[in-house]
Formats: sequence, structure tokens, C-alpha cells
Amino acid sequence: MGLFSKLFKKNKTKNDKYKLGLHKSRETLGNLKKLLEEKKTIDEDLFDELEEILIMADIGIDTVLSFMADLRKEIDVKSIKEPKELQEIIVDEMFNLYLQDEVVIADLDYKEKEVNVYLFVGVNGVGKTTSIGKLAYQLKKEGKKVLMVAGDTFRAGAIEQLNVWATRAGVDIFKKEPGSDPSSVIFDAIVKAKKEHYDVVLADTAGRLQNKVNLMKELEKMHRVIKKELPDQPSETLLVIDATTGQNGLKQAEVFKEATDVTGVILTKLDGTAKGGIVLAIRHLFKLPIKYIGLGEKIEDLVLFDIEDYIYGLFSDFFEA
Ligand SMILES: Nc1nc2c(ncn2[C@@H]2O[C@H](COP(=O)(O)OP(=O)(O)OP(=O)(O)O)[C@@H](O)[C@H]2O)c(=O)[nH]1
Repeated sequence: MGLFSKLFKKNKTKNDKYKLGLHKSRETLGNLKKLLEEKKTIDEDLFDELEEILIMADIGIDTVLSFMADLRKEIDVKSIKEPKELQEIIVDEMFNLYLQDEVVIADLDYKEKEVNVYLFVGVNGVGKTTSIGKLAYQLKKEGKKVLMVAGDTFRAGAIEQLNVWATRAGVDIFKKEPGSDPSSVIFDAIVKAKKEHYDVVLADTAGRLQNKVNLMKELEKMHRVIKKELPDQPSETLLVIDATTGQNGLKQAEVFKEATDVTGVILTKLDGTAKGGIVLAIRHLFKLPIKYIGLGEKIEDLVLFDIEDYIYGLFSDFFEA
């Protein structure tokens, strides 16, 4: 059974959070279905139009070109003649592009009976605070003892904003005066977390994208102070990217990946954009796994990333008559 048919069977009974959240991206990719139904032959015209649609979904030029090359190969190998048959091949190739013959794990690294530190990085306004709040809410619901850390001491209002989310999620927060050294805030929070047996520390950081050297130094210092108390932490450094920024988001991924050891991506605001293809570009260009996606502003709207649900959300039109 091909991946396409497996997906089809599996998702018939699935809840459609992804489908709702990805409706804008699906509209762009919906043109694909039309194209494959209207065209009579697989020719260069069809490839051009296909390429254009994928680029419009913000899959990114480099990723689209690599995708098209793989697609052409598959068409050849399988001697595909009918445009309609391409639906299945396209979906399968999207999987291959994301998985790249690896097991990609979205779940955050978590160890029982340890303080698990998750550091959140990313530029201002991408949805870091909101994502920390949403994740805190989920972890708390799972019965974990969670401490938020207000490590963004630069931006006016950042501490208060995180405080609001801590109250909403019903978890504790560690904070100091605005302007305090962020590393000292994190260090003191870690000491508290160890002493009071917290399961998870969610640490916010400032979203300043200064020059790369400064960014690197700042993040290195944070890692250093965490390791003083907890040598195996942070277990995750999560880069938060706003999906609506498209190619700009990819640039941020490049800079942060060079500056620090990013372990995964939280992609926010996918509900507000037709640029859902950015998931594939992030994975293809930076080899980073997507851990969570933001599909709305409410506290429940952060969802563990699942490539099958995601592809189904984008291409459900393919699966329905
Ligand atoms: N529609 C939608 N909006 C989101 C999502 N995630 C965050 N937002 C909104 O994006 C805006 C910015 O989010 P913040 O959490 O304040 O951003 P931030 O990264 O913390 O910003 P800084 O504190 O400046 O670094 C808020 O209005 C959020 O409600 C999402 O998944 N979907």
C-alpha cells in the first residue's frame, strides 16, 4: 500500500483540527487538484504550472526545485501517463521530502524525575510568549509541575505578558525586574526548579536579532549557566517561527541555527496564512524537525506536529471526491 492510500484510510476517522487550521494553504494547493484534472497530458506546461503553485504555497524555490526533480524521476520510474495519477505521487513525494529516510520525532525530549529545560528563541512578535503559555497549559494538564521563566528582560511588557499566560495556564513563573541580566534570571530559576522538583522549565528569551556574534554569545551564556546546575540541559532549544513571514522566517532559521544548537521548530500562525508549505522548506533546508504548530490564538491551539495530519490537512481535497 502506498503512503497515499495509507493516509487516506487513516484520516477518514481523524479529527480535523489540521484541516480547519490549514484552510488558507489548502486553497492555494487546491489549484493543484484543478490543474491535474484539467490537463490532458504530462508535459512541460504542466510542470511549470505545478512549480508555480508550490512556490505560491511558500515551499521555497530550492525545495520546490528539488521536489520537482524527484517527482520527474518517480514519473519516469513508474511510467505515469495521466496527470490525475500525479496526485498520489505528489503526496508521497511530500512525505519523502519531510522524512528524508529518517524517523522524525515531534515529541519533546522528556525525562522522568529530572528538571527538563526548554529554551525558546526567536525574533520579536513571532509568538514565543503565546507558545510558551499554550505549551505550559498542555504540560500542566498532563500533570507536570511547570515553571515559566521570564528571560526576556529587555522588551517592555514581556515579563507582564508572560505573567498573564502563567495565570491562564495555572503554572508558576520566575521573574525579576525588567533590565536584569537574562542569564542571571535563568540561573536563579534553575536553582529554584532543582530545589522544588519542577518537571519542566519553559524559558523565554529576548527576541533581539542583533548581529550573529552577539546573539551567539548571549545564547552561549544562557546554555552555560543552565549547565552549571544541570549538565544535561537544556534538552530542547526551540526556535519559534511565524509562518506568515514566509521567506523571512527561513532567514531567521538560518541565523539561529548558526548561532546555537536548535533542536526543533515551533511554527506559529499557520491558520492565518496560505504559506503552509514552509514546513517542508524548513525541514529540507535546515534538517530541523517541526515540533509544534500554532493553529490559532486560543490556549488549546498549539498542536504536536504530525506529518500525516499536516499533509492530509493540505491535500484533503485530493482525498475527497
Ligand atoms: N492566529 C494565530 N495567532 C497567533 C498564534 N501564535 C501567536 N499568535 C499571535 O501573535 C501575536 C504575537 O505573539 P506573542 O506571543 O506576543 O509574540 P512573542 O514572540 O512573544 O513576541 P515577543 O514577546 O515580542 O518576542 C499575538 O497577538 C498572538 O495572539 C497562532 O498560532 N495563530
